[in-house]
Amino acid sequence: MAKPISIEVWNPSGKYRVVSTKPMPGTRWINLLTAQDCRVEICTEKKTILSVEDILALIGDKCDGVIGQLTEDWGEVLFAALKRAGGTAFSNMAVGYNNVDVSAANKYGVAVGNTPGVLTETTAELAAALSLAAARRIVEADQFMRAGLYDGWLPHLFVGNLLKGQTVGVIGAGRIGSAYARMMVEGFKMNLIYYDLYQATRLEKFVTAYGQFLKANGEQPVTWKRAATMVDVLREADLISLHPVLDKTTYHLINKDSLAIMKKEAILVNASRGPVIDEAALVEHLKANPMFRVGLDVFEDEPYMKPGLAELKNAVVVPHIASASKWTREGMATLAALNVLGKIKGFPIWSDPNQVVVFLEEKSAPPLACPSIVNAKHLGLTASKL
Ligand SMILES: NC(=O)C1=CN([C@@H]2O[C@H](COP(=O)(O)OP(=O)(O)OC[C@H]3O[C@@H](n4cnc5c(N)ncnc54)[C@H](O)[C@@H]3O)[C@@H](O)[C@H]2O)C=CC1
Ligand SMILES: O=C(O)C(=O)CO
Repeated sequence: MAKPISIEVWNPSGKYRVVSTKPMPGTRWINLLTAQDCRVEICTEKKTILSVEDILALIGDKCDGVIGQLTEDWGEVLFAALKRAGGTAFSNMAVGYNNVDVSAANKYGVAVGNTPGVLTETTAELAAALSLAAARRIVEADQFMRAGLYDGWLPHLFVGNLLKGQTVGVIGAGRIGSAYARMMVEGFKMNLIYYDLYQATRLEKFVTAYGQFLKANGEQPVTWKRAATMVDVLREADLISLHPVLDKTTYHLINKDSLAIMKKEAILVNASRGPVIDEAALVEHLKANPMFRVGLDVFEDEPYMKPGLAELKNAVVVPHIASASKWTREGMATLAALNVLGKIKGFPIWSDPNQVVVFLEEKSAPPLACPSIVNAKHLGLTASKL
């Protein structure tokens, strides 16, 4: 039996019991739930990652829906417990849901929500920040200054890579990958090569139009290429950023062999999921190739780093903060709450999970719909006509 867990309760007399496994930013998500007759229970336990046992204790005997986090293991045990407690709804407060066993949720008839769109630009901006930090050795130079080592300008001091005119490679050109590509092409006039299972038509049109604009203004036009294989991206790009989903096709996509194909002075950025890179192989590659640099937001065994990574000057590392802007985190909380609320109330599923901004307008009531349910089709949930 798990020990009692500390919780904060809102609207104790609410008819529907909704549990959030973590306090989430903002209060709009709480207000939206309590206004629709929900009793909201927020776990305030001082423990970063809740175990399955902790969450079982939170679900208890009666629970209509749960808002959970990407650090939690949502599988057979939890979905069975949620179903026993009368629950029909779960939402990750994240767009990625590789921590969720969707087949188990299907088996117990539980809807699985995620939070697309609201974090696209914020995450792409962090990938851009890591790209620049790695290219221009910002962290190394900052540490050098703070250590009092700067004793005057020198021609060789912290020389890095110029991005302009070089090639940016994007692996996984979905929402975030495409937003990142646009930032690097438009902001730094980089040429684009991308690899995805699907064609990124809008991205291609954007780069074509921007290239024409540059040409019309007497500047070197930017170009794009959709690579037939990931190997083409690895071979040609000077800077590569990873933005695919994590599944069995992308697990260790970057490994010893793929690293060996990349340019010796390339930059690799990962703000997708840690296991997309074989991190032990990356550490060896960074040691052997001091001019190869990485910017990492995610790690294979979070919260840990593989031995040796922390000591390497050619790695910039940050703790999974790519979606951490105030607007985005509050919006993620709102979308997750509305996914759970919508399923409890029997609302339809929003017609386009890429267009969710309408749910985030502070001044107006959100549509009566679930913003994004990944197993809606499987559960036979109806789509909104709104
Ligand atoms: N570091 C962080 O804080 C954040 C990380 N993420 C991660 O980023 C991922 C992508 O998010 P979105 O762009 O919103 O999703 P998305 O679904 O729009 O894009 C993912 C893209 O990956 C592509 N893809 C799938 N398998 C592939 C493969 N084998 N090779 C190449 N491409 C492949 C898909 O076709 C799709 O275009 C999320 O699943 C999540 O894991 C998302 C937000 C924040
Ligand atoms: O949304 C996600 O998938 C994250 O990793 C956190 O924003």
